Amino acid sequence: MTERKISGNSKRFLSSQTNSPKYEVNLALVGPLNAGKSALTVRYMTQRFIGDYDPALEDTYCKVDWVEGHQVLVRVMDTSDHNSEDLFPERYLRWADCVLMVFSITSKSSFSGLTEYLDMWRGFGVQHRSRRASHDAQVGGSSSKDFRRAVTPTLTLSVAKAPTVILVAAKSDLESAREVLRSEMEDLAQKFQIPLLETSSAEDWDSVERVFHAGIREGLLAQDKGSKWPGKQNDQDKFTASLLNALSVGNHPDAGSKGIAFRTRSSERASLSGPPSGCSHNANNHHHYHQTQQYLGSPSPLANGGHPTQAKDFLTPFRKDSKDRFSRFKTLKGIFQ
Ligand SMILES: Nc1nc2c(ncn2[C@@H]2O[C@H](COP(=O)(O)OP(=O)(O)OP(=O)(O)O)[C@@H](O)[C@H]2O)c(=O)[nH]1
Repeated sequence: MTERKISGNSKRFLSSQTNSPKYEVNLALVGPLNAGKSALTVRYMTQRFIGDYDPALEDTYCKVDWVEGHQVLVRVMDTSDHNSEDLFPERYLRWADCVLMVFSITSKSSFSGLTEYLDMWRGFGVQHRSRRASHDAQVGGSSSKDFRRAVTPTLTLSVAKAPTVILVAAKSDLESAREVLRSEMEDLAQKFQIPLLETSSAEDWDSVERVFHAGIREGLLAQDKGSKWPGKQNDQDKFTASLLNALSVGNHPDAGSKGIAFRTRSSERASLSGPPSGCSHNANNHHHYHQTQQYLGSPSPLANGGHPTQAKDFLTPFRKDSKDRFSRFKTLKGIFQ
């Protein structure tokens, strides 16, 4: 394996590694402002928590991880929808195998926004299955009716299938500031029949890993080529989050008794041995990927006298602040506000 610098930025490399993982999966983190998406992404990529992030940053990162004894190339899109004037996140619907829908347990308003979003999501699933159901979804009486009406035709035309969804309750270390009751979270997960996981990027690496491994498994199972994933051989083991084909939270074989709707199995530690093949570019999506290795090679983000470092000093993702690759896509503004 060799690394090749591809720009003046020493953090960007092209990998010419030849042994690419057999499995590949795309995960997108979406959710309200300040929910903790960037913290989760960085924690997963680096096992480090950074206290402050540039909210304008949006990019896709990748690493090779081990899940149930299998090497998986994981791409993670940390979305940022602050400045968009459009409504629908087509870019990750097209791209993601699984969406991690993140909210903060310390923000009731962020949690409330998710309900409307999930309504839309379910509308999409129905839409995908039948035009009649789509019509029903559009005329259904709810506050998101107009929104559905606006986005559904786009979905029909452009998205082949819905990614699976996992609900992620972030900042679980801030229990004293909790505004979202566990029962509310569980009710939402139950209503939409999606898995729910609680996590703390700040204090609990294992919970972060559980979230991503759940996403990886769900995403792989959701792929058309997912039949290759060994986990799919055992239906009981398949805790699918698909809105089209979901298990109820309570019936899940891994269901926990309280707080968290299910847990993943004990998982292998992330493989951090080198940059994976396929991280440097993606011909279909024109994303620039970052490698685990580059983060490990960087100074600790907390090395600055123990103070949190701006993520932008640590990560150098492709920015979405220009009218370039994302300008034609519709995003989430208005849903979470
Ligand atoms: N205590 C604690 N704080 C967290 C945790 N995760 C994130 N934060 C803090 O919450 C704030 C928002 O976190 P971000 O990761 O930037 O949230 P985001 O969803 O990416 O926000 P946007 O990019 O603005 O959409 C930051 O100040 C983080 O330090 C966590 O697990 N525990």
